[in-house]
Amino acid sequence: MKITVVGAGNVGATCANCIAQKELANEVIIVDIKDGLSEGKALDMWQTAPINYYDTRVKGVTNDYAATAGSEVVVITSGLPRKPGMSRDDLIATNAGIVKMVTENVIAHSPDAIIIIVSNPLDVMTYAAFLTAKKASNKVFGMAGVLDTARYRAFLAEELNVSPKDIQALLMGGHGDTMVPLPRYTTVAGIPVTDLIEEDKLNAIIERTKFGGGELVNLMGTSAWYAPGAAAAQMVEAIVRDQKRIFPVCALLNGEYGMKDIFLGVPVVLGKNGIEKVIEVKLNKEEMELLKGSAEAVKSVMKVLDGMKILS
Ligand SMILES: NC(=O)C1=CN([C@@H]2O[C@H](COP(=O)(O)OP(=O)(O)OC[C@H]3O[C@@H](n4cnc5c(N)ncnc54)[C@H](O)[C@@H]3O)[C@@H](O)[C@H]2O)C=CC1
Ligand SMILES: O=C([O-])CC(=O)C(=O)O
Repeated sequence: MKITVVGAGNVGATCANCIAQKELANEVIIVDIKDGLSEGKALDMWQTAPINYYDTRVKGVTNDYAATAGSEVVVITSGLPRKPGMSRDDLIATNAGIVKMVTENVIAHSPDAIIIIVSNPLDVMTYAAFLTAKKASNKVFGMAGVLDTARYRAFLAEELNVSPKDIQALLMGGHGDTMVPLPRYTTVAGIPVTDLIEEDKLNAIIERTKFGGGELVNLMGTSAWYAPGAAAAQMVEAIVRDQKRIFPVCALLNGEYGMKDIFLGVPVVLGKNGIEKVIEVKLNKEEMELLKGSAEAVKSVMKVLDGMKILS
């Protein structure tokens, strides 16, 4: 079992480290374009194996996709992160070309790989990778919902002073400020969250979640990596261990939720075949309106991508 992570930056290195520590593969290959960066980070990581007690061999390469050949899962994190004052959508001009080129290289050497996109703007970069890879949509999808729900769950755990392990939640829509946390599908050890928290406090947590990425960008001058890297690794785990986990994943819709030809965050079953099922939960009118609004925001960025004409 070989897993590749493209991008040896903050998110890619964190993701590779989580994959190695969980021993999800015999070998993890990290690829970057910066000479020496992936080799250095992989070597440093590998030197934690005797301390953290794992066998997964971590190797770094510079632009050498032959070394990634036969990967079963590939996580693509390459691309610019945003800086304070930017939106994720502002990254499209640089990241679309990077994601396209990287996907072509990945597919050339690992035609059967399941591809998880992390680069932003997430929903549209996943669409770009899907069009480039020309693979079935159960094998090309994006990571955002696992991260966004983790933020929502962490904020709730803090407010309620309970274990984050006991917070179950669903969040749908695009990976932007229009994302849709769903209180009606949020429970604390089976108890509806609305029984445990005042409405204004819950609304404040929902707002904080929607802007959770931006909060970290403002604090650090670049975007987050610990939770994003761990979230992508959790998706890899569900696939390689065939766990059939239900996660919100950026998936191609084919009529579900009344939408087509758009990648959007929806709950799916994740197992060895990638997305094994898109789950259609019942949404009330207000929730459906919010989801449609989020889809409209994603569509406007898809139009920018189409206008760039880099995929034809
Ligand atoms: N989907 C999500 O929830 C999240 C997405 N992100 C996104 O992930 C991406 C990476 O973020 P960071 O790791 O913080 O950035 P970073 O700047 O630390 O790392 C990006 C790496 O990509 C490499 N790279 C650029 N072009 C490449 C190419 N053609 N081939 C291989 N490597 C290439 C760079 O050399 C750099 O090392 C950004 O676009 C960011 O917005 C970040 C956090 C969460
Ligand atoms: O906020 C960003 O630019 C990075 C990201 O997607 C996140 O942390 O949610």
